[in-house]
Amino acid sequence: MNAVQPLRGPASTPATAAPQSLGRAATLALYDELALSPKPGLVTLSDRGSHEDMDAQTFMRSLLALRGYFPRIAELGAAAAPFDALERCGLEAEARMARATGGINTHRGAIFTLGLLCAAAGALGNSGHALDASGLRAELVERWGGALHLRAQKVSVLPGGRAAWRHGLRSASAEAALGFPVLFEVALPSLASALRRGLAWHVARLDTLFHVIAVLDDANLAHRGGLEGLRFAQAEARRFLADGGAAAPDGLARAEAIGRAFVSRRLSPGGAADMLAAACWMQRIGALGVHIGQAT
Ligand SMILES: CC(C)(COP(=O)(O)OP(=O)(O)OC[C@H]1O[C@@H](n2cnc3c(N)ncnc32)[C@H](O[C@H]2O[C@H](COP(=O)(O)OP(=O)(O)OP(=O)(O)O)[C@@H](O)[C@H]2O)[C@@H]1O)[C@@H](O)C(=O)NCCC(=O)NCCS
Ligand SMILES: Nc1ncnc2[nH]cnc12
Repeated sequence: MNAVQPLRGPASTPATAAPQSLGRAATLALYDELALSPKPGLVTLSDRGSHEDMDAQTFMRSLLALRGYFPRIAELGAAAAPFDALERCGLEAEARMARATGGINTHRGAIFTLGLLCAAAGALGNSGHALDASGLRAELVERWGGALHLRAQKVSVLPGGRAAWRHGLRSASAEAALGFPVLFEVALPSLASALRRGLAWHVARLDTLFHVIAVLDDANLAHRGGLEGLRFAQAEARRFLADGGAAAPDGLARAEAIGRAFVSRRLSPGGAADMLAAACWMQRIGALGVHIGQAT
């Protein structure tokens, strides 16, 4: 047993919406995602998955460069900033990431998704409401849903956005405009259920990741493998879950085998990884509704 790995998950902090704690939880949640292994096609602390241009060091550099961004965008949310201000803050963070990684896209999706969630949490906390999942989702959609809908209709020049457009999929912006349905309706219930069943933190995260891969229109999978690659990954994830998921006795071995199949096809579910990080953030800020005792 790893002495530094929490047994059943990080103890959720009492829901405090101070921008500093929301931001710190976001950085830790990105680490929760990076440190999970095995993780099909994705970069972990010890392997590059389907990526030639990045490894754990690239991710750590990016993660450290983004430390100040999450508290900043939570503050903007608390100050009821318009979408334009969030967008500028997000673009600055993308530039910081690019400087830290030499232009490699490690966290563009997370800057967007976790950034919006931090802003929504800042706003919710400032209005005196409890930080719970349904409140966060409502706050996001009410405040910035309109702007996100307009954004989702624009043609993107970025690889994920272009792949989503080409194949008629729900892009990252469209997912956000709908209030992140896969995060709130799939990832959070999966993580909460896994933790309530007492699964170890890494098993709970792995199970959640597969639940997300099974249903998300992951633009990275579509960009790298076309519609066929996306459907292949989703079918593999559904089969994994039908066979007992991560908690089955051979769960980790099957996840590794799926990882090999992803790598041989250059598939990488980057959008699903971001949803997992967002679910870990919810647990860390106490919005998941699962209160675990002090982590070991
Ligand atoms: C809105 C933006 C996020 C732009 O998005 P767009 O869709 O136009 O294009 P991409 O940036 O290419 O894709 C979006 C990224 O979001 C993640 N993602 C993918 N599918 C989904 C989904 N269905 N729902 C939610 N999120 C999704 C994903 O990010 C992760 O993967 C990236 C790594 O991928 P990788 O394949 O290694 O690298 P690439 O360089 O892309 O390609 P290759 O190397 O394969 O050639 C990594 O970023 C992960 O985090 C998608 O990449 C946004 O850019 C935007 O508008 N920004 C402006 C700031 C802003 O407005 N912010 C608002 C307030 S926060
Ligand atoms: N661990 C990871 N590996 C590759 N792409 C990612 N996008 C987000 N997290 C990732």
